[in-house]
Amino acid sequence: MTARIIDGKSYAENLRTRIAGHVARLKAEHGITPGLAVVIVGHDPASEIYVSSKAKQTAEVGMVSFKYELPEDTSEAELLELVRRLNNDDQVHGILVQMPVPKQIDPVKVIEAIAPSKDVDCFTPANVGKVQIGLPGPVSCTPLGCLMLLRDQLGSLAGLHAVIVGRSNLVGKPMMQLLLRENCTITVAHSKTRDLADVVRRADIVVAAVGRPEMIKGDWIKPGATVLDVGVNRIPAPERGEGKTRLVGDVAFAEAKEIAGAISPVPGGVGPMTIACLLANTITTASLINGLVPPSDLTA
Ligand SMILES: NC(=O)C1=CN([C@@H]2O[C@H](COP(=O)(O)OP(=O)(O)OC[C@H]3O[C@@H](n4cnc5c(N)ncnc54)[C@H](OP(=O)(O)O)[C@@H]3O)[C@@H](O)[C@H]2O)C=CC1
Ligand SMILES: Nc1nc(=O)c2c([nH]1)NC[C@@H]1CN(c3ccc(C(=O)N[C@@H](CCC(=O)O)C(=O)O)cc3)C=[N+]21
Repeated sequence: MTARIIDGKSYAENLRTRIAGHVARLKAEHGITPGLAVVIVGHDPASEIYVSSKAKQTAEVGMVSFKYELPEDTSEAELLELVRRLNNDDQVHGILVQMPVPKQIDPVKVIEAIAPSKDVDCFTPANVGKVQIGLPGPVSCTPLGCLMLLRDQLGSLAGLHAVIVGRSNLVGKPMMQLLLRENCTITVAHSKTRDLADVVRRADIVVAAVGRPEMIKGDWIKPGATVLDVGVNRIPAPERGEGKTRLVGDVAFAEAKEIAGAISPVPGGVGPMTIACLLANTITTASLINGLVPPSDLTA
């Protein structure tokens, strides 16, 4: 039997409708218009697509979008100065600095400069700590989106064995925290993991966040497992014409969908959820900055 396809694109559309409702309420009842500032340094073409769809979706839900495109040779001091200005701007409730930044800039300094109250990526130590002990605040966007999709597919996750492949601060580690909170049993695999195929075969839930095209094969998947593919890899697609490319995930989708119970595609799976969760986090920070309780349907 072939797997159910997890339609992150339509789940994200639905989530944005709910977000628009919360924006309207914040405006009408409290006079607050949530504002999101996105900063991109340099000209990574993939990041540029991602940044413009964020700006468009931010406006569509009724929030204000501030976009800063800085040249590739921007100094660390200039970027830190912009972040400080955004920290002090009352119209801005969320700040996202697109990673990676060019090599003359230390990403740790950038993260440390962002006011935790406006840290919609959940990169700062204060917010990472809050997630760990279950306090309200922004939650890493991609793991939050994955959690929403998993709850929608499976209901309770209690007792399920989740294997997370990848241990980045952006995806793998916060995913581990959220799934632990859901009472999953967790295995986190990485580049030093031995017998990765056998580890993945034990998973009721697989979250693939590696960045290697179609590395996770169909026969690594336990029959009926739920598979979330976070990887976004651009590979050559000569069948589409010379110089053309296409996007694939970290999971060999065609094989895995014959074995999994449910699987998210790339594109149209986890990616759209990441952007919707960024907007959800902006509602959360705008609420907390103004002393309001954030909506419970937008967080972990
Ligand atoms: N859809 C979305 O919304 C998003 C997609 N992404 C995509 O997800 C992917 C992962 O992103 P990110 O977490 O930032 O990536 P990183 O490069 O920061 O981390 C990759 C992780 O994969 C592990 N890894 C690398 N090679 C192997 C291997 N052969 N076997 C097992 N583990 C391995 C690394 O292990 P080690 O720690 O040992 O080096 C590391 O922990 C990328 O394709 C990225 O583009 C990222 C964010 C959002
Ligand atoms: N500070 C910071 N925060 C991030 O969250 C962050 C970042 N930097 N740097 C880069 C990664 C990557 N990332 C993606 C988000 C959405 C899609 C997405 O929407 N993808 C579409 C396809 C888009 C396309 O066609 O190119 C999809 O999967 O359907 C992809 C990748 C967020 N990241």
